[in-house]
Parts: sequence; C-alpha cells; structure tokens
Amino acid sequence: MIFGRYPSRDKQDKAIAVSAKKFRSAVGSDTSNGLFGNMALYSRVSGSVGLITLQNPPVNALSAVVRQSLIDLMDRALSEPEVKSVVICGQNGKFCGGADIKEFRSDMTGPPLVPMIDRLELSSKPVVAAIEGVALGGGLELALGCHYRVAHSKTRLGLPEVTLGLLPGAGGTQRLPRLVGIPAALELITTGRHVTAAEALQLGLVDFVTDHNTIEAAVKLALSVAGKSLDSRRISTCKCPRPPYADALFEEAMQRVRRSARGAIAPVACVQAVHAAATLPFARGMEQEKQLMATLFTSGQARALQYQFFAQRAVSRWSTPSGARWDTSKPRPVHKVAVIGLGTMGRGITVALAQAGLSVVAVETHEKQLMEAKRVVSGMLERGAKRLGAPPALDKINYSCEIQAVADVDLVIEAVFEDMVVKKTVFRQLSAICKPGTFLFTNTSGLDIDELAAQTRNPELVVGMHFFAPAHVMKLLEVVYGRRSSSQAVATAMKIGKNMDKISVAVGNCSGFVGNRMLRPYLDQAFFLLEEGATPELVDQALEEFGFAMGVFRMSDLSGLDIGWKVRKAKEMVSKTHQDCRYSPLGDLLCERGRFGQKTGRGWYQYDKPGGRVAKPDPWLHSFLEKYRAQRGFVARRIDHQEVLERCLYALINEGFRILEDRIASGPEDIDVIYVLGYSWPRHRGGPMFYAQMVGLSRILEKLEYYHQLHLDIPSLQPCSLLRKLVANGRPPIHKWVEVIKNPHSHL
Ligand SMILES: CCCCCCCCCCCCCC(=O)CC(=O)SCCNC(=O)CCNC(=O)[C@H](O)C(C)(C)COP(=O)(O)OP(=O)(O)OC[C@H]1O[C@@H](n2cnc3c(N)ncnc32)[C@H](O)[C@@H]1OP(=O)(O)O
Ligand SMILES: NC(=O)C1=CN([C@@H]2O[C@H](COP(=O)(O)OP(=O)(O)OC[C@H]3O[C@@H](n4cnc5c(N)ncnc54)[C@H](O)[C@@H]3O)[C@@H](O)[C@H]2O)C=CC1
Repeated sequence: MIFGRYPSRDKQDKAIAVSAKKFRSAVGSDTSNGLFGNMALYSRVSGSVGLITLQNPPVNALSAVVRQSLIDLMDRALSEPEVKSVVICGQNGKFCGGADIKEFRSDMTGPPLVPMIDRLELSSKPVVAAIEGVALGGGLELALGCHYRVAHSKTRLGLPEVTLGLLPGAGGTQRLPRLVGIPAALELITTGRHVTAAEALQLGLVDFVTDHNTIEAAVKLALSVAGKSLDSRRISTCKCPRPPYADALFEEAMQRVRRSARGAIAPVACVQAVHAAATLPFARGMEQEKQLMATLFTSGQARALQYQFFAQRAVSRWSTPSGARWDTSKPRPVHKVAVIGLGTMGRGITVALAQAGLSVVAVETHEKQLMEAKRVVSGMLERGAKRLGAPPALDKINYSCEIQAVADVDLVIEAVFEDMVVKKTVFRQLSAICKPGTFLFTNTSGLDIDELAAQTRNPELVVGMHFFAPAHVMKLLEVVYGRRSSSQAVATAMKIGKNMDKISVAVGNCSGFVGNRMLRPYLDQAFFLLEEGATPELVDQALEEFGFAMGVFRMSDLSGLDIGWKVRKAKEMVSKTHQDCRYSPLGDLLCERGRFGQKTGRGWYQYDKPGGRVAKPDPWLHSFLEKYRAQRGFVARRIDHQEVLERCLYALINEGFRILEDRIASGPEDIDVIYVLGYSWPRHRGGPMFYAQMVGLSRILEKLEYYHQLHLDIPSLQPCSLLRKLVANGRPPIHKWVEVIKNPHSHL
C-alpha cells in the first residue's frame, strides 16, 4: 500500500543480537563465493556447512528477489559435495518477518513460496533454521520447512496472517498442527498471537533455545546431524495428531471465532484450514489451504487489514500544515513527568508512564482522593507486572497533594475535570510553578488547546495528549498541536507516546479533535433515528452486524449518559432553542430522569441492578419514545438496517472529509487509525475513510444528498465540498486524496 507520506527511515537495528557477519568472521568462513543475487548471502562455515543469510532490511521479508536468491543458494549448497548441511539465518538479528506485504497488491511475480518450502523440506542435506528476532508468517513457515529449528531466547514467533485478513498460506496451516498439535495450532493461527522462544520450545515449535550465539548453535547442530536420516524431520510426512475430542475442539473454535470475529472471514477460514490438516493427507490439505487463501487474498477485508497495517506505521511520519515534520523535529529527553488529577484517566496515564520507566509525580487535590488513587494505581501496576512476570514499578511514583511538587519535572500531563475554568486555573498555576521549558500537556477530550496555551508564559510548550480509556490499555493517543505549539513539543509528545507503546496520531486543534468531532454527527443520527421510529435495539443490531463490538446505545450505557450531558450543558446546547438545525434532547431527557446507563441500572436499556452488565430491552423506554414522538409531531415509520448504517456512518464519514479539508488530519490514514484503535471501528473494514473508498465516493455523495434533501435541518448530512471535489476528480484512490486536498485545482 502506498501512502502520500514520507518514506520511512531505514530502520536497521544494528544493535540486535548476534549477527551472521560477526559469526562468520569468528569461525573464519569462506566467503570467496560472494553474493548470490542481492537479497541473500551464501558462505561456507566450519568447512561443511552452507550458511544462507537473508538480507532484506528492515525485517528480511520474503520478497520475490529473496525467494529467488534462496532457491539459487539452496541449489548451490546441495550441489557442493563438501557441504553436508545447511543453516538459514537472517541479517541483523532478524530471521524473517514473513512474506513482503507490499507485494500483495502487485502482480506477485517471482517464484512462489509453497514449492520453494516444499523443495527445502525435500532436501537430502539437513537444513537448520537459526532463528533470531522474529520468525513471523512466511518466515515461520520457512522455518517449518527446515528440518531443525534453533531459536535465540529473545525471539518472537507466530503466524499473524489472520491479522492481515489471510491465513498462513505457505503450508503453515498444514505443518503447524502436525508439529504442535491441533489445540495449540488452532489457537496460534486463529489469533495470530506471537509466542516467546520459551513457549515455542514448550510447544515443540523449536528444537533448541539459546541465550548465546544462535548461528553458532545452529551450525553446531548442523554439523552433528549431517548424514543422518531426515525421515522423521520432514513435518509434511508426519501424521497430524488427532485427539479424541477433535470434533468438539473444532466446533468450539468455530463458535469462538464467529463470536469474536464480528464478520471477519479470515479467522473462519483459518479454522477450516486446520480442520483440513486434521482430516486430510498433506497434499489434499495443501489444496484446501490454497483454495481458502485465494478467496481471502482477493477479499476487501484483506485489503482493509493490510491498509491498516501500513497506516498504523505511516502515522508516525507526521506533519503539520505549518511545515513541522517528524524527520526535522527533535524530541527533548524527558525523565520526570507529573500527572495532575488522578481520576479515571489520570490513574491510567500514571500507570502507563511508570510502566514506560518514567518517574512520575502524581497530584490530587485532597489526601483522601490521593490515597484512593494510590491504592488503585498500585493494584493496576501489580496486576500488570504479574502478567509480565516483572516487578511492579511502584517506586517510580511519588504521590502529592501539593501542586508545588511538580516544580522540577520535565513534562506535565493535566487530567483534571473537563471544565475550561478549572483547567485554565491549573495551567496558570503550572506556568508559574514549573521550571522554565517544562512541557504542559493536557488530556482534554475536546477543549480548545489554544485557549489553555494562552494561560501560560510559553504557549509553544502546550500540546494536547488525548488518551483513551483505559489509558494504560488503549493503544491510541491523539497528539493535538495548537496554533503556537512548537514542533519540539509535538515531537516530544509523539516520542513519549511511543515509549508508552502507543500509536500516536498528530492532529490539529478543533472542538473534539478528530475522533470526538466525527462522533457527534454519528450520535446525532442515532438519536434522530429514534425520533423517527427506530428503537435502540434496532440501531445497535445494525451497527453490531456491521462489525462494531457494541452499538451506539449499548456503548453509551456503558460509558455513562451523564458524560455527554455535561458536555452538552457546558456548551449550552441543552438550554438553547434550536431553530435552524435539528437537535434531539432525548439523551438529556433520560439524564434528567436519572437514567445514566449501566451505573444507575437504567439507560437506553435496563439492567438487573446498578452496575449490571447485561442490557435488556426496556418497555418503559419504548413507551417513553412513543409519547415523545406523539408530543413532538413525529410519525414513527419503518426504519431498516441499511438506513441506520447510511445515516450514522455516512454522516460520520462526511465529517471525516471536512476534517481533511480543514487540514485537522494530514491524511485519511490518520482518521482510520484513530477510528480503529480508539472507537472500535471494525478493523476488517479498514476505517471510515477506507470504507468510504470501498463503498464508492459517488454512492456516499449520492446518499448524503438524498438524506440531506429529506432533512434540510441536519447540516451534517450536507455533503462536504472535498467529497464533491474528489468525485468530480474521478474518485481517485485513497492514497491520492491528499493531492486533491493540497491542490484545490488538482485534476490529479
Ligand atoms: C487469484 C489470486 C490467488 C492468490 C493466491 C495467493 C497465494 C499467495 C501465497 C502467498 C503465501 C504467503 C503466505 C505468507 O507467508 C503470508 C505472510 O507471511 S504475511 C506476513 C506475515 N508477517 C507479518 O504479519 C509481520 C508483520 N510485521 C510485523 O509484525 C512487524 O513489522 C515486526 C514484528 C516484524 C517488526 O516490528 P518493528 O520492529 O516494530 O518494526 P515495524 O513494524 O515498524 O516495521 C518496520 C518496517 O518494516 C515494514 N514491514 C514489516 N514487516 C513487513 C512485511 N512482512 N512485509 C513488508 N514490510 C514489512 C513495516 O511496514 C515498516 O515499514 P514502514 O515503511 O514504516 O511501513
Ligand atoms: N473519562 C474518559 O473516558 C476520558 C476523559 N478524558 C479527559 O480526561 C480528563 C479527566 O477525565 P476523568 O479522568 O474522566 O475525570 P475524573 O472526574 O474521573 O477525574 C478528575 C480528577 O481530577 C481531580 N482534580 C480536579 N481538579 C484538580 C486540581 N486542581 N488538581 C489536582 N487534581 C484535580 C479530581 O479530584 C478528580 O479525581 C478530562 O479532561 C476528560 O475530558 C479524555 C479521554 C477519555
């Protein structure tokens, strides 16, 4: 997938593990034979071992040239009488990150992977995989074609194809169950989970694990197995162990993936392929794998998931309309951070910072809140540490009720109430107390960053750092630059996000930023649909069938109706008369009756008790809606799923186009990453802007025009001019939209 972004830096990780080069010089290898092709290196070590090193930075992906080189070099090793065994490794401490995903959208030239791995397995000389760093996807399938596998203890192994909308189509679905058994293979292939070397050893996926020089260990093994029979080492010839409860296992796995995949087809195909391994001879299983792969490979879901893969990496190459950029802006080192306000968000942020190894000063207003926060934060850290088998970072945090305690920190993250007056006071205090140069970041979910910056002596140090709840779990961070934010402040926020293992997206300052701004028209449409005759159940069912984990009303019950109510009251939307544009007070009316959702046991649904989790349709709510419609002159009509999706999703997408037009997001991939990671937009649909491309921009435009004509009092349904322009420009593919945005006269 190509993006209108800057190319990434060459990320060769020179520090990783033990390189093949080092080993070759240590054992005095014969490299006189030099390079074969330009993506793999051949040399002879210890006299009789042919060493093939994959060379395709940054992850030694199996591009066409690499595959060809591997075939040529294997032929060479087999033809040299002095060579008795072969070791395959990867350059720079990375065995192989799998097939080259970029090739999937091209013509896929070059030798195919499946016969290449089959030939490798058939080799008369033993082949040992020396696995360092990663062995993922096609990389692990290559290793499964080898006769032995030696891994470094820090290696991660896995078959993550399902996360790209595919299955391990180079024999992985057939060899893995034969090697590790059906239960483990099903779990690994349907989830795409990476395993550590220790777990791989336990599963029987690798034969040896070393803490030392992997290639040395592999060569030693290669020397010791030279000339021995390979009959039992060719996985394809082994019978797949089939436990007596296998049928139940497959049934359970199928139910699990159907439940959790929410319409994604790859996990289902993965179960079917492993089933083939369990029931068919290898060759027929491979046929089945091929057929299933062909269906997945050409599906829109695979395209969407691969787009997300690259989009999540592309967002790190940020830029702003004023010209600040990721590659010309240097972050400042940060060692000590303060968090102000230890409520829901402040606690999670404190945990994320401490887990990233930063010293934290955590500040609350009163001793009671402080102690409660300390108890909760410590519990979160302890549970996290237990999962990782590491000590909890409790000593990283100092708690205080005195805001003066932040005087010497490098950076502050403010997470007090979402109230401009309160936040302004805090920013004035911080500006007076903190040492010069301290970055002042805010976790506001939509207030004006410039207004907060204006309270400080150095507005260039102020940036929004919008976390998502729970802050120590959710991967997404919106980094919001204001009019005067310095590029160094933005770069520092992006860097801190990376240190916390977040995916950060730099966005401009506007009400609600990207995510919450797009949510507004989506929520409005859901309310309007209730007014026109829908029920919360109908709307939620349509959205859940589309792939959302939860429909809008179930989600609203979970997060609390009062949160939106407070925001609407603060914006004086509740008390205002709305003459020009339609406003639904339904949410406000529920809140006025104390129906805040799960926490009060009543909301858009009913629950068995306050805090209950199981949403049931509520007859009270239905009759309330009927009375409401009667009083306000709405005539209930039949609303179908298609209308729900078109009204809710197209209104949200339309706002996305406005955001692009306003240059709040620098490209559609920013929006799509935010929606997939922050708002549970179904990943296999790529994100709202990718989905718009899949549906067709003309259709979105046509439908918005249609609904806007029916509802002239809903401005968010009026198609945005960028959408019109893109359609007028011949509906360019998504990676070309930025050209149209940047050049208003573009005809591409
Ligand atoms: C009618 C048609 C019929 C068709 C039939 C089709 C038959 C086709 C048969 C093909 C059979 C092939 C089956 C197969 O083998 C499938 C695969 O192998 S799919 C790939 C599986 N591998 C992965 O999913 C791994 C993806 N990568 C990662 O998870 C991480 O990158 C990794 C853990 C390796 C490293 O992480 P990190 O150090 O954090 O670096 P980055 O993630 O930032 O990556 C750095 C850089 O590298 C790019 N990259 C990574 N992996 C790949 C890859 N496999 N291919 C291409 N490029 C890759 C990544 O995008 C980054 O570059 P950017 O420029 O920043 O984007
Ligand atoms: N709750 C959510 O899901 C999300 C909230 N946010 C934003 O994060 C911020 C905090 O939200 P929540 O954690 O939900 O609020 P909260 O109400 O749970 O916590 C706010 C905390 O700040 C403390 N506080 C208030 N004034 C203070 C001061 N002057 N000094 C120190 N502490 C002070 C309060 O005692 C309280 O514990 C808000 O700006 C909100 O919009 C952002 C993303 C998601």
